[in-house]
Amino acid sequence: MESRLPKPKIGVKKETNSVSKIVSSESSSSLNLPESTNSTATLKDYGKSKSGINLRGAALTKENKMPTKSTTMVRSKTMATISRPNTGVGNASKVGVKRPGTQSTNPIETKRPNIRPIARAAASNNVGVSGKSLKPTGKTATTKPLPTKVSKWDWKTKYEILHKDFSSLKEKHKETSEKHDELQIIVDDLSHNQNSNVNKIEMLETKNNELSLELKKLSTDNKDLIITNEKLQIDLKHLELSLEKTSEELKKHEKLCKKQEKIIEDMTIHNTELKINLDNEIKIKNELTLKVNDSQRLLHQMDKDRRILHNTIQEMKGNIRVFCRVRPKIQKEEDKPMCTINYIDECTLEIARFDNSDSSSGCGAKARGARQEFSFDKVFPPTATQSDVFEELSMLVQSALEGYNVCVFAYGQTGSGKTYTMEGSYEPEYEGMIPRTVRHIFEEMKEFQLLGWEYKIEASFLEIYNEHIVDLLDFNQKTHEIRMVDNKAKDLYVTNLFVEEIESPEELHKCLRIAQQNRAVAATKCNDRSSRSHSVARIRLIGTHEKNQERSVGNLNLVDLAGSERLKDEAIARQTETKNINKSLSNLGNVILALLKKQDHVPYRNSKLTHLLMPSLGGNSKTLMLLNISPLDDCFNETLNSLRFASNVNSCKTGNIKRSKTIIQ
Ligand SMILES: Nc1ncnc2c1ncn2[C@@H]1O[C@H](COP(=O)(O)OP(=O)(O)OP(=O)(O)O)[C@@H](O)[C@H]1O
Repeated sequence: MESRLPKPKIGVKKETNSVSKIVSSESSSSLNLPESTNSTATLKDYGKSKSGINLRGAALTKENKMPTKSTTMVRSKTMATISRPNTGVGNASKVGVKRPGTQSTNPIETKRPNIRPIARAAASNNVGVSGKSLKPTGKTATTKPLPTKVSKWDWKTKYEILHKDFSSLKEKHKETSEKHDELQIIVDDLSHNQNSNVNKIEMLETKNNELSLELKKLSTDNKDLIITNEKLQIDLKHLELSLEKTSEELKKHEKLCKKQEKIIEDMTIHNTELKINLDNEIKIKNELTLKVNDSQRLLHQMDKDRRILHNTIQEMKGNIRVFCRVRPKIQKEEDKPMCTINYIDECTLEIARFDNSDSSSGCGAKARGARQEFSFDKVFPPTATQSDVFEELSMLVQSALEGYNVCVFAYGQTGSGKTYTMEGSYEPEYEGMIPRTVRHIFEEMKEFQLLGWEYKIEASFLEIYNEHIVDLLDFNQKTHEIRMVDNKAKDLYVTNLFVEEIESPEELHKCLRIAQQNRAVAATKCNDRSSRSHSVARIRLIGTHEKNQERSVGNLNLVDLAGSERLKDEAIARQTETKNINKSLSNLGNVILALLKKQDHVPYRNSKLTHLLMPSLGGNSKTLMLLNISPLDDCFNETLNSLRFASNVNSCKTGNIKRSKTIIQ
């Protein structure tokens, strides 16, 4: 049967060096302490053991403390009464605990505690704490046995018994003290060992913790390394694949390289041959360069000669030249009679009025009155095309590129074909002199570039309307005056005029179209869209020859004069306009007459037109007058006037003209 008493615990207080007491007899018997306590494992085993010493933070509790006197408890054989020792030392009186269902028959037994002498109990145990057998006390053996029954009044026997008990207890106490001392020594040793072990344990625990942390870290590192390793494995696979590919490509490239090496070898051989050829060609080139230089010198000389010849021819032809162009009948004039014009040769025409008097007799039309003959530098019949006219004019454009001043003006009665000749229409076939001149300039420039000339082109467009200069490229109204470039030069310029720098024929055509749109036009009796102003297209050609350090400036004036008109034919609203037009045209006639008569004073400044054309008419300019005449019989008188006027101009000779050429400083 298991004891219902609480199981004893043995503990060692960590703080105190002295272990108080060892309590249980059971435990004392099993207190088989090891000789050495250095091993942690051994200590742990002790901690685990029920009957062992709890070394970790152990402390002997109060109930576990060994009593200072003998506290051995002995169970009654009868199990009827449990006797417990009283806390008092040497107190023999014991308190009986009655168990239900048990009754004592002996009155003495009820008074006497059922306690066996401790000496006997101790002797029966007879085992020390250290496992050594305890020596039996000799006194107990020699003592005379006491009577078991004592009468009430036998105080002496009672005393002897008590004395004996006391002596026994005393002896027991002494033994116990000895045991206690022995145990104390062992406990001290244990305590000492425990402290050192505790320190070691702490150290080991710290180290263990550190190692655990390190282990954790290492395990984390290990995981990372595993992941990295996996990635590296994947990368390795990729790299292996790419290595395979690269190896394949390398093989291909190696093959290619071999091929190319062969090609290079061939090419090196070819190169050597080429070098030899090149050397030969360099020699030839040098020889050719020398020849080219000679040729260029010759060409330059020839160019000079050509210019001189060209100029001589121009001079021989006259610096004021006149072309006469007879326009064809247009659709709306089909029913109208025409003058009789005979083209005697390419420079002469004969004109007479149309005589219709005998037509009824069936003899056909014939010239009425005297036939008049006029000779010019060139006569263009109605069949002549724009291209035919420009062919004759193109030489003058070349002169402008060479640095001469050139003036081309279309003169004639209103509706005679001046604007058609100068501007024409947009179709290339019907393009007039101005657009053709522009194209020709750019074509000629290329030729001149081969000779080393570079050109800058400036263009301005103006009209003289009612004796006022109007800028056809600028919408802002400004005052424009005609001024001399300087006292020496006979060239003129117009103030506040918008000058456009031209880079291509398209740009020049664009300017021309703007000017055409801005020009003052009105319907006259002879023309639905009559130009009521004198329009002037001024193109300035500035050429530079770097090598020869030469610079040339040529001015090209392309003038479309307003048509002369009889005042009586005009509407009143247009009379001032017509007066101004006629005035300026008659002034033009006066200037030409003065030049013919070689008068000292030439009235250039009487009108804006003659003032502006002054350098072209009497100065340093090659002038071409394009006389336009209408074939209509109605216009006969005006045509005759124009022919006479043009004829006068044709006989007008200006002095030797000079090319504007300067040496660049
Ligand atoms: N050579 C030609 N071939 C065909 N048609 C022509 C020719 N010359 C002129 N014409 C036509 O005659 C008409 C009048 O010509 P244009 O307007 O050029 O005369 P103009 O002298 O400029 O007149 P204005 O002085 O009044 O301006 C136009 O319809 C034009 O197309």
